[in-house]
Amino acid sequence: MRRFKAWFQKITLGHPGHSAKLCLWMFLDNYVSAIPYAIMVIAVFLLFRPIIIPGAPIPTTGLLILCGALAVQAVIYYFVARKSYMISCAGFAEVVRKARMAMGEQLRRLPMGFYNRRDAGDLTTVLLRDYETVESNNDTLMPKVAVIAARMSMALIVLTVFDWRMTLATLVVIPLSIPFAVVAYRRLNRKNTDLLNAQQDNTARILEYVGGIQTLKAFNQTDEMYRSLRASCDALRQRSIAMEKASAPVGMLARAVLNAGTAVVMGFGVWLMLNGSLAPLTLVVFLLLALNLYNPIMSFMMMLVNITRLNHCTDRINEVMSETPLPYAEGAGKPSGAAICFKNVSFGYGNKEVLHNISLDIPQHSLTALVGPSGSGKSTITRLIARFWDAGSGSITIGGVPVTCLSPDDVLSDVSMVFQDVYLFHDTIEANIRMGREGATREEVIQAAKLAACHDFINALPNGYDTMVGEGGSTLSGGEKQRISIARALLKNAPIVLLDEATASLDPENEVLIQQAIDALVQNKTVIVIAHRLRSVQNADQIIVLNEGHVQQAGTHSELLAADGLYKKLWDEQQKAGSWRLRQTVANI
Ligand SMILES: Nc1ncnc2c1ncn2[C@@H]1O[C@H](COP(=O)(O)OP(=O)(O)OP(=O)(O)O)[C@@H](O)[C@H]1O
Repeated sequence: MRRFKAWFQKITLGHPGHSAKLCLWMFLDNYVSAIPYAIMVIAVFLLFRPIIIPGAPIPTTGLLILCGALAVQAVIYYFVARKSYMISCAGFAEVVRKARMAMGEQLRRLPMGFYNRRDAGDLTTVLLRDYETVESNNDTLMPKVAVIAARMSMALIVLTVFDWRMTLATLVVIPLSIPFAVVAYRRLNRKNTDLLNAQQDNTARILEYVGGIQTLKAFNQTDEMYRSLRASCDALRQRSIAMEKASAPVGMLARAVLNAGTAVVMGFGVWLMLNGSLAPLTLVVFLLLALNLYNPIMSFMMMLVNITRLNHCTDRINEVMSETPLPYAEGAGKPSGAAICFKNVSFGYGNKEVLHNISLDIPQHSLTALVGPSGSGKSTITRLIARFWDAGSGSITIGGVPVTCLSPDDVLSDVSMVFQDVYLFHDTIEANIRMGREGATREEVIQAAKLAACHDFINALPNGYDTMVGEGGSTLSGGEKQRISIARALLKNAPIVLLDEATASLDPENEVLIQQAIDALVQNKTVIVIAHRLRSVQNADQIIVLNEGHVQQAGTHSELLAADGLYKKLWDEQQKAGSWRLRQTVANI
């Protein structure tokens, strides 16, 4: 019973109340609605008695009582059916809506390591298909099970009233069919897992195909990608067929065993009748009603596939919900200021260590530039500051407090970020900028947009600040998106600013404007900027030069140039690249 309770709790996403109530009322509804059939059977029995037993009186009183029972049933049925209908209308949708929101919150709190393990197709499948399956099965499968239980128990009661020996004979085949049902269930479970995995892969391929269509077109690779999408669709079709094929024969055997029950009923009944201990009319009743007992069981067997699916989908949902967000030890107090300190920090994505024993001192209100070759660990350092990940060893403090003692939300409230890849949500421009600070007034949004040099291009759009941005910001240019993300950061006004390639996709004219906006953004802030163009960070308070996850050099621009190390090498290369000409490069190819 405890296991059933735990299972029920699981398949109802921790809200068993709604489904239990629905099942109970559906059970009552079907029970009450089946009463007229039972009354009819008894009435037929009473009416046939005088025909079969000559001289027996017509049971008028009994028939009148049955008429009264039918009238009472009609009244009760109205109230019960109304109530069960109301409950079924409420549906499981509200539970699923709340569960999806909880999943959204959980995904927001999970460390980025989780996203390294689970891809977008996988999570999309959880959010769409798995919740959808749970909702539809709680709305339809559960009530169906209740209906089956009601019909069976009603048939059992009526049959027992007529003859308990014949009832036992009717039931005898049910345990014989169970082993076949168990085998069918196991097979279904296996094949269903394969099918659901194929569906997940198919979703991932579709997302990949649609998301990468521009790149595919640019490289004329649509055929190649289409082939992988088609292979995934083919695999999905094969798994669907395999699932149907795997379970059907065993399920059919179980049904055949149940159908054989009518033969048992007939044989045993005839034997009792010949022995004179069973009235022919009772045998007729059993022959007519035995199938009413078997049909619900057969329907239940047909539902096994939905049960395995429900199980699988709730397991997948629970797997994500039971992932632990980054822990934090409370009680270390609030950061005093916005100085950042790394002490002997090492970190790896999975087993691959990419930062080795890093120590950094980033004073409050200073500008620190991270430079170094591609893959040297610049972005990783900013991700550790924002606590997207936790360091493997060593400590990182903000304002003297270890980040592991701050909740990820607290860390993020102190940090503004301008990413390399700006993501805008499918909402208005104003709402996208307001993401920097919920509750900011329109004037504040406009002020931030002006500082980030967005105001003019936003005003030129058909609906100004109310213009909808396509998903991912697809209707705006790279430079426009980047300026909007700077406006967001300006609005947030956090004491720490992380700039990652902030000016990478801007034309020279905009770069000047943006540089002014960034100057406004970083005033009195602790700023860490990743820049590939060393020219833009010449005036930084300190420049950290990273190489293969090590701090190779640190100092001001002039100190590093004088030191004649990696920084000087990078600087000289960039100076040379300044005189780079496209024509020259093309000629060299
Ligand atoms: N999510 C990730 N999972 C696994 N490895 C990663 C991940 N992100 C980065 N890496 C690896 O970590 C190393 C450092 O990457 P990082 O992005 O910090 O370098 P970077 O200096 O910012 O590079 P770039 O200048 O090209 O942006 C690289 O070897 C990279 O392949």
